[in-house]
Amino acid sequence: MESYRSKAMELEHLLQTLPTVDPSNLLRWVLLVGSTFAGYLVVRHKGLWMLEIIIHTIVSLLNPGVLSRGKPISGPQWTVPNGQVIDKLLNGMAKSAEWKKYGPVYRIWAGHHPEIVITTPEDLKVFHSDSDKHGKPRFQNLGWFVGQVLGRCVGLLEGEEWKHRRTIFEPPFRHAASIARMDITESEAKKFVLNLGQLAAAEEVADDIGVNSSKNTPRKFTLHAVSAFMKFPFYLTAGVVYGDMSEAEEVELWDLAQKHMALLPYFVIGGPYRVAAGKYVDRKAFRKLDEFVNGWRECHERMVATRRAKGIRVPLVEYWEEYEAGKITLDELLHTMDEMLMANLDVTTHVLTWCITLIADHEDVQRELQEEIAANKSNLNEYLARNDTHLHRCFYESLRLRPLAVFSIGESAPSAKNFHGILVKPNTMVVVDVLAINVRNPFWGPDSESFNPSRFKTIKQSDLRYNLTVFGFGHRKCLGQHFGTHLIKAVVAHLFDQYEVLVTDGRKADGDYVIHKDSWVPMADVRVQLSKLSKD
Ligand code: HEM
Repeated sequence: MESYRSKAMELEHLLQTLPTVDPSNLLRWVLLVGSTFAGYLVVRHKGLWMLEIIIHTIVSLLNPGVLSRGKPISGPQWTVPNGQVIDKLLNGMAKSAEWKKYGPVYRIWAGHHPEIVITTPEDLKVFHSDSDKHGKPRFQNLGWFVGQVLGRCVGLLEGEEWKHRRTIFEPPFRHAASIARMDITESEAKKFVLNLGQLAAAEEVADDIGVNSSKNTPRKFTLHAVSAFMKFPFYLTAGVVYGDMSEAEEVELWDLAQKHMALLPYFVIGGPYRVAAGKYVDRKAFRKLDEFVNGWRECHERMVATRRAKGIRVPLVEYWEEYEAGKITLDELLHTMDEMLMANLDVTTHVLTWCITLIADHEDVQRELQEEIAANKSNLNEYLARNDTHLHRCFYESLRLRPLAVFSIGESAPSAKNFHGILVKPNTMVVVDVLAINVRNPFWGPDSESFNPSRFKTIKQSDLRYNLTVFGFGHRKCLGQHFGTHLIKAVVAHLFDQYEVLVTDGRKADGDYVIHKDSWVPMADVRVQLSKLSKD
């Protein structure tokens, strides 16, 4: 692994850094070539850690991300293979705690790109004073491989292009559209929860201790939360854009989801995966990429054709017409579908399973929720749409404590930003430490780490603006926020209406939860026990 890592690093350095240097700047060239050669000699004789120091020095000289007339910035040293990308994306919780020693504003690296981390509501406000003009760095500073799958998705576009594409993709997810779909969302959630017993049977009902005499459904069973709840948000979201799907389409979509998951490691490793020429280094990985990209395109071509043949107009067909009319590109269409479904698969599973886990682990919260649901059974759709309920507060509290990304998706401002005296250069990527805002922030008081949904009862919405981040900031809010909220609350409501839920497995010695290993978001790797509530 070490030799692979250094190989990846060297390649990244040579292939990626060189072409971006301005050839007119002789000093930079001399520095780069000299340091690269010195790096080669040192790595042969002194090992990796010296090489990291050298790379750190080079990238800091090439682009420190801050202006020299402001205060100096600190931060972790550049590390092999890709700066802090792996730590930031896959180990965010631990790194957020570790890196706070660098102060309220610090710098990390994504390949050779500097990224500035801000941690306070004050700096968040400064950064978002011109959020309508913010840009998104190309491919989120992750490189070419990611770009082939998501590079042109609406979430990574900027300026007028972003505004235009957003108006095309947004209609089925607007608030009114999501409310209009509430009947479907609610009834599908109900059906899904009623089938959980069958799912458990398929997953080996290890501790089934009773059988419902009328339907032969286990009254008590355990489930692996991530595996059990993953498909529901996936297929429900797919239904919004594709309409009714055949069984074969569902199978194909799930198969593509597995292929997409297998690409994840290459999104973050860097090195050869940052450039198209990387295919000469790892042909197998690039073949996997081609297989997914082609499969994804063909699957959409087929779905459009079958719907058109039946005369069915679903959002996919409308998006396709925009593509045929030349208003969007095929990549923009397919990458945005990927963002909504594939990249989002882990996101919605994360949100749903944390909400269930945290409610299950707080008996009083669970009891209050069950009482509230029982009192609203006759007007469930209206109840799910409200945001002044205990259910909604549970949802928000779980998003507060367990954000899907500890370090937010980065943005850049067109002007220099002054964060605590540190002057960040225009167009430099800024990311927010979401845990610093949502949890460590003094705004949340001494019990900020506890799961206490009732805290939202007394907080004014306007006070949350820079003290809580759940669906993004400023102008770049989540496109699926209304629908996502409704679908999560619908499953949670039906689950706790039917079952007493208990977390039985997935805790570490320190009481915290085990985190799922195969995902790019920190999902709880827990098992939950569901015991049917007896209803008279
Ligand atoms: C309930 C769970 C969800 C949460 C917590 C969530 C959260 C987020 C966050 C934090 C962002 C980043 C905003 C930024 O750029 O700063 C985002 C963007 C986005 N989300 Fe979601 N999301 C959820 C569900 C969904 C669903 C169900 C969809 C399906 C349509 C979706 C589609 C998108 C898209 C397309 C973007 C990019 C928006 C843009 O930049 O215009 N999300 N989401």
